[in-house]
Amino acid sequence: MAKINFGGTEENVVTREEFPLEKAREVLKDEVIAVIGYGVQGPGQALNLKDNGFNVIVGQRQDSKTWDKAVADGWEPGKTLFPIEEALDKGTIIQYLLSDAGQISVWPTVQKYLKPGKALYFSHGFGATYKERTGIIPPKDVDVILVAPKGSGTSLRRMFLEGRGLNSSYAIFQDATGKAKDRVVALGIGVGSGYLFETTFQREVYSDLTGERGTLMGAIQGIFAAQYEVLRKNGHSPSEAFNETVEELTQSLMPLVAENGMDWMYANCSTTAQRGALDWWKKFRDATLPVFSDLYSEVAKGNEAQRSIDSNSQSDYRVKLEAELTELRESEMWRAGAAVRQLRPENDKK
Ligand SMILES: NC(=O)C1=CN([C@@H]2O[C@H](COP(=O)(O)OP(=O)(O)OC[C@H]3O[C@@H](n4cnc5c(N)ncnc54)[C@H](O)[C@@H]3O)[C@@H](O)[C@H]2O)C=CC1
Ligand SMILES: CC(=O)[C@](C)(O)C(=O)O
Ligand SMILES: [Mg+2]
Ligand SMILES: [Mg+2]
Repeated sequence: MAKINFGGTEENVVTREEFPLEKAREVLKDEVIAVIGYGVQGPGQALNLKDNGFNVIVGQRQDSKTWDKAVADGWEPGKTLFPIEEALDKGTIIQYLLSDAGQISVWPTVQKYLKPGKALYFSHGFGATYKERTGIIPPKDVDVILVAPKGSGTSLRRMFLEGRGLNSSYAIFQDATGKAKDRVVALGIGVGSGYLFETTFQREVYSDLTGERGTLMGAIQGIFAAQYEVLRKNGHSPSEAFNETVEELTQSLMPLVAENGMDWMYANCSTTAQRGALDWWKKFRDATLPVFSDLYSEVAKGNEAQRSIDSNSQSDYRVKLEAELTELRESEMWRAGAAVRQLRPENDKK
């Protein structure tokens, strides 16, 4: 464990330096890691583990598009790719990476294969935290652990291939074998994390649901839509409104924030921009703070979890989600965005 000072608060974290890949391989050398589900996190984690030299198999519904995707990614039916029940049987570590709603419906099957000493691994605190709503109550004699990569499985894989790492949180819900800590940290390193920070299942799910509904996905789209609308209402062209709302942010300014922080991005803009940004950011904070407080409380009460269970458990949830995504894609702002992306010089020939 390394003690790192994060803005004045010391936290224990695990880095790849103190827990190198060789140590992770040693810890997990006798384990069969069964990755159940091959949606977004499944491929990222399974492929990274495989490339890092772990013994990993994939469990996925047969006759599904994602089974075909797993085959295309190099998983071999009968050798490293199995129907879900077979993989559950073979695995000593069950990485439960079905969608959170899918985890509820397949849970009775999973339970049958949780023999004493196995480990049940999640990438979200959802199922175990909201157990009254999900029915996911693991038996006492298995380890229950979590590694939650803080980003899309697509990024987890891409960053791994670039020699980078996506940070993850880790948590232990239940240590039945005395090996839970070593197992979870080794898996966190194995899936290609940057550094690992400690959390609990409940803190992971509360912060994650807040983040994705908030600044990461929900709030960002809301702020984009509001500014775009004001610019358009005042006679600005779609090209101008999109560039001034989204393109400049993703292409120019956020990479500067990522590299060296907000003040540095500000310092690389005009003094005119800096004056205005320093004056206006607090107004935006004050305007949105009540919304964020409401959001956190809805998450903590379990209402957000229930809403997602109810909608994502319906048999036609994919069709309905796709219809809502299409509406977003076909809004003027994002159609303008498609045209702008096409005009990026690097996309010239595509
Ligand atoms: N998408 C992401 O990048 C992230 C996901 N997570 C967590 O990781 C876990 C997996 O999430 P995703 O990869 O997004 O899942 P997903 O929505 O892509 O679904 C994964 C797989 O579940 C299967 N599935 C769904 N319902 C099923 C059912 N009833 N029976 C059998 N198979 C079923 C699908 O065929 C798919 O292959 C979740 O707990 C999620 O919260 C955590 C961090 C980021
Ligand atoms: C990518 C991620 O970590 C999210 C947004 O929390 C999720 O996909 O659930
Ligand atoms: Mg997340
Ligand atoms: Mg999430």
